[in-house]
Amino acid sequence: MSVRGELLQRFLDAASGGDDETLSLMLSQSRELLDERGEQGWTALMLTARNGHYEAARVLLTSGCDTRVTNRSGQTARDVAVFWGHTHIARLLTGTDTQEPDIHFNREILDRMSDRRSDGEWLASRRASPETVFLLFHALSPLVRSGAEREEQIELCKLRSTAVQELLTGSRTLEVFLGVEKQDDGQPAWFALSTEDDPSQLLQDKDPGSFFLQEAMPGLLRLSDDDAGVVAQARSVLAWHSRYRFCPTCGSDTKVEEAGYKRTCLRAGCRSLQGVHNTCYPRVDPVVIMLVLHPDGKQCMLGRKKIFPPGMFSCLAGFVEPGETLEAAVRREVQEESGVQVGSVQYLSSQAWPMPSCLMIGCHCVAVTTDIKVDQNEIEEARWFTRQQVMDALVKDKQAVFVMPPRQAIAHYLLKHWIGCNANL
Ligand SMILES: NC(=O)C1=CN([C@@H]2O[C@H](COP(=O)(O)OP(=O)(O)OC[C@H]3O[C@@H](n4cnc5c(N)ncnc54)[C@H](OP(=O)(O)O)[C@@H]3O)[C@@H](O)[C@H]2O)C=CC1
Ligand SMILES: [Mg+2]
Ligand SMILES: [Mg+2]
Ligand SMILES: [Mg+2]
Ligand SMILES: [Zn+2]
Repeated sequence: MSVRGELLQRFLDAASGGDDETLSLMLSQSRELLDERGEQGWTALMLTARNGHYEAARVLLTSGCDTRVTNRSGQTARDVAVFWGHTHIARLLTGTDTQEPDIHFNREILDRMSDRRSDGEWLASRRASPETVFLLFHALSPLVRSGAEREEQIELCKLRSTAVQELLTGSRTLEVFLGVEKQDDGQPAWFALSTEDDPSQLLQDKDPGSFFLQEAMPGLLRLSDDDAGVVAQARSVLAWHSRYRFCPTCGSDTKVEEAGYKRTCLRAGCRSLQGVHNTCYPRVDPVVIMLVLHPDGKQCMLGRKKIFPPGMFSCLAGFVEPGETLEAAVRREVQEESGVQVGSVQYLSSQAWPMPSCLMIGCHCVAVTTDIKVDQNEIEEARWFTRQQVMDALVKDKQAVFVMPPRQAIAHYLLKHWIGCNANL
């Protein structure tokens, strides 16, 4: 085999084996390998699609390979992926697989392992393990300390079982099993403990530098993305417990089950014990949040609430009402808050928002009317802004006419997505 032939074979073998590092390295030296066919008429992309190597397929795609090339049977790489059942690669190759944005509160470092929630023996062994992490909450505030890396950052205090012994056995503590670490081979388990005891006493014992975070907003925005993801889960579940102590159907006492994921009514015969009983499980409130685009495509509408920091404008948002689709909720909330009529609605991405337990459903939508008449109860002011004005606000230019919502809010992402900016600003 010629040197060139050997090189191509190595490249195709790397694709077959999903060796994305070798692919990148070889492409940096000989880019022409990208769309070359081997003896069987297959390109590297087809081989990654055949064997289900997602990352390797991404490397080839981002290097600019041609997805239209066909093999001798007339199949594209996408056809190969569909045939072998690798639908995630087929989606990637159709271009519909946009990466989910890494928005604050969304990162999941834990595998929730819901199948273990009713396994008492397993939970007891995790509780006793010296590797296990316990997060402490009081009145829905996590125990934190100042961040090691940056001054404005705070981090969760990750306590060990020895530090929380009395709390674990105390009757005034509520425990929620959060999951096990995905990244660690030992897979340490994490629990959230909510205590009603006076925190001042507790703090002295546990960690002298620690404190319970005072305000959820903007306090929780100062957590790292890893910590914020865990808090989104823990705080939402604890908030549900704090509001649903009694059975919502009959008012009787309830008992906590499934490691903090269920409250069951203690009154025999209660309706909540039969059929679909969604009063027993933690609640999530869907909220639509939308960037309203002007019919000319060159402007977007943003509004400001009185409570916003000076100069800040953000996307309109509102709770989804019962019996309503997301699209209808977007149209209704925009109409209520700004008087503008909306046509098409496109879902983009979502964000967990644990104040107390919202799911922000982020959309872009297109207005069919442009006159603004704000609902003064909700919104102080709403205006159309040009792309350039959004860009200026994003880079905090001194000409900026408004202040962007913070990086941690999905509103920020919806704006960035509109101006086609992917940089981490
Ligand atoms: N992550 C992000 O980027 C953003 C997040 N948000 C979050 O989205 C949530 C909703 O946005 P918002 O504009 O306030 O919503 P709405 O526009 O629906 O207005 C909320 C008001 O409507 C009433 N209301 C109606 N239905 C409900 C319900 N199911 N639950 C609670 N209140 C209801 C309440 O009035 P009353 O108080 O008189 O009872 C409340 O003050 C907020 O909690 C906010 O924190 C908002 C914007 C940006
Ligand atoms: Mg509203
Ligand atoms: Mg609103
Ligand atoms: Mg509303
Ligand atoms: Zn009941």
